[in-house]
Amino acid sequence: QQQAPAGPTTPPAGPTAPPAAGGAPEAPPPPVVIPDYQPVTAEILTNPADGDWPNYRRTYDGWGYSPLKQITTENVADLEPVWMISTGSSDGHEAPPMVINGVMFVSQATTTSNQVLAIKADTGEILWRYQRELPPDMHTSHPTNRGVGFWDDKIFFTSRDSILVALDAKSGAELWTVKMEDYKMGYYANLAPLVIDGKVIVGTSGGERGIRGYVAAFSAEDGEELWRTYTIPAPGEPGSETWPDGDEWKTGAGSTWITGHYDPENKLIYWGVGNGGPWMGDQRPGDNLYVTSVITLDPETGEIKGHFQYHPNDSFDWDEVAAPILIDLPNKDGETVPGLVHAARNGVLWELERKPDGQISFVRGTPYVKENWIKSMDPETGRVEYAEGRKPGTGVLGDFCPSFWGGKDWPPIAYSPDTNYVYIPANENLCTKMQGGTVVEYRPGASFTRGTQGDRSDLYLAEGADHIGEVQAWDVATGKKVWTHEFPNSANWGPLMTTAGGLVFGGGTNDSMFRAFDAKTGEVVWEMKLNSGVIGVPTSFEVNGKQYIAVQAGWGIDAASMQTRLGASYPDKFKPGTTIPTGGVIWAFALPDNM
Ligand SMILES: O=C(O)c1cc(C(=O)O)c2c(n1)C(=O)C(=O)c1cc(C(=O)O)[nH]c1-2
Ligand SMILES: [Ca+2]
Repeated sequence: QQQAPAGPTTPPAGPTAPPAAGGAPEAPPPPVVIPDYQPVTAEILTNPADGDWPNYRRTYDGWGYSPLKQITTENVADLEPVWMISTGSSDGHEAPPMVINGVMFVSQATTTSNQVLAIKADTGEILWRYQRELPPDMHTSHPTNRGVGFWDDKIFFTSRDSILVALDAKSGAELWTVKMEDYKMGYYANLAPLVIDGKVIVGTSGGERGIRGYVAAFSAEDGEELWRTYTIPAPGEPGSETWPDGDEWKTGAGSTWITGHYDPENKLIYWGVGNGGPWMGDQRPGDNLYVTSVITLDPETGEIKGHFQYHPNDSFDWDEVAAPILIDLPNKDGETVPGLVHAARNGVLWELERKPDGQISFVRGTPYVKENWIKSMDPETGRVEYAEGRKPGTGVLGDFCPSFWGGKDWPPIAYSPDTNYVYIPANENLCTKMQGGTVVEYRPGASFTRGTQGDRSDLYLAEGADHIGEVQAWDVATGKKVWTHEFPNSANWGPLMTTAGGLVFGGGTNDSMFRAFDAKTGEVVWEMKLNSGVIGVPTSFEVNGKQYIAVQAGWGIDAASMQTRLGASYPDKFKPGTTIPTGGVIWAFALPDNM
């Protein structure tokens, strides 16, 4: 029923007001400014055009790979900015600039609001801006947004107050909203939805607030809830035997705050699950499925078809929310099989085999950063036994590496089919001394982590360490690391992207640099200092035959917290957190026209 006006090119003045409540006259709908928007189909999401970026990692398999190759190792030195837009937000910018048919959609959040921008991807002209205020009593944990999802002529994003929002792609008009969960109970949301065949599939944050994690699917059409699968089984459900005590499962956490990946051939979703709640594992005996696991889900029903737990009875805040990427890899006998690869927060690079029925089996686990917590790993099952003195507990000190922020936190790894390498943004040499305080009492919506009095969580550098941040490349054929680029004075919180031009792009360091690496050798072949540290997911797209690289710069969230702690503890090596500029800018780069 939307009518395309005669072709307005200017955005509506000011932010779009949410629909008026309480009998006030309704604001007129925003004008259609993208009349020729290309509706997004299952085909587009499954086999995106080379120049589009319609899923969180571009393709369902999670590779973060662009097949564009105008920008190469040979010419990338000439890469230059073509446009920049200030987002108006000063919190962490983590979302990929996603592109459909020449239009970019990119999201941000602050402690008080969220927004989505539609932008003409080649010029940087803002076509529409949607803003949604948050309730004033909303807590401020992790104020970020990680991107949008697409279906037909709609855009979907998760508002931090646990509301799923559908927008008209052509105008930014709000079409429907649905309450995913109650933010007052500690649930919040910031992930990009996974869209499969008209279903908008989301997860939740809240692992530090005593939630019970879930993955849920809503109809793209009207927001109707189609299924909801909890990551913590209720008594009697499969896996409930790993929660032998009373009511602990009700507040066991297992959040799901990063978008899952999808195998369209076997119709199976792979979703990562976060830490246990409260943090100290001895307050919830048992392995605690499906905390710190990957689960396989049926997109039709949400049924759990398989799982692999990376470490039992988590006691480290090692969310394993990053979904494993789907690639072929050699099994134990050297035969090539469909696999899953996950660079875990627990410091292990996991290689798993995925079966057509959803079952997941262990192939191998190789530490990719210094670790001291593994006493043994079962060669058949991959089950890990904890080394003495490493696992923290209630009144029990655990001294462990990698740190509670992990060998890698949420920033996604990337894969290039051209090199057959997996690229990891790693934090080497960091460790934690952690002790739980008193038993934590559950209060709805409140922090539910270590307890107070006698609790402790120190971040420290391993003895003899000369750096933290790294970009690593691992050869899938051999299971060996082939190159490492080290950052002597910074951690690395930079999501990675690979391209067919033989490049790996990423930022993540405290010097606000955005870099391109030679995918084969690890040599830095281009770098540029942006306005702020880059923790955004980079993307690449094409308009009128020209390849662009895009990324949001905007330092914040846990990258900033880690930097602040390192700067305070090691002032000779790491600068004070306050010296790193903040404020969000979307950047687009391309080669000069005369190239
Ligand atoms: O357990 C959770 O629900 C949860 C949520 C989030 C989040 O929503 O961003 C983070 C974490 N945990 C977390 O442990 C963590 O280290 C972290 C880092 C970041 C970030 O955006 O930099 N978010 C989160
Ligand atoms: Ca967590």
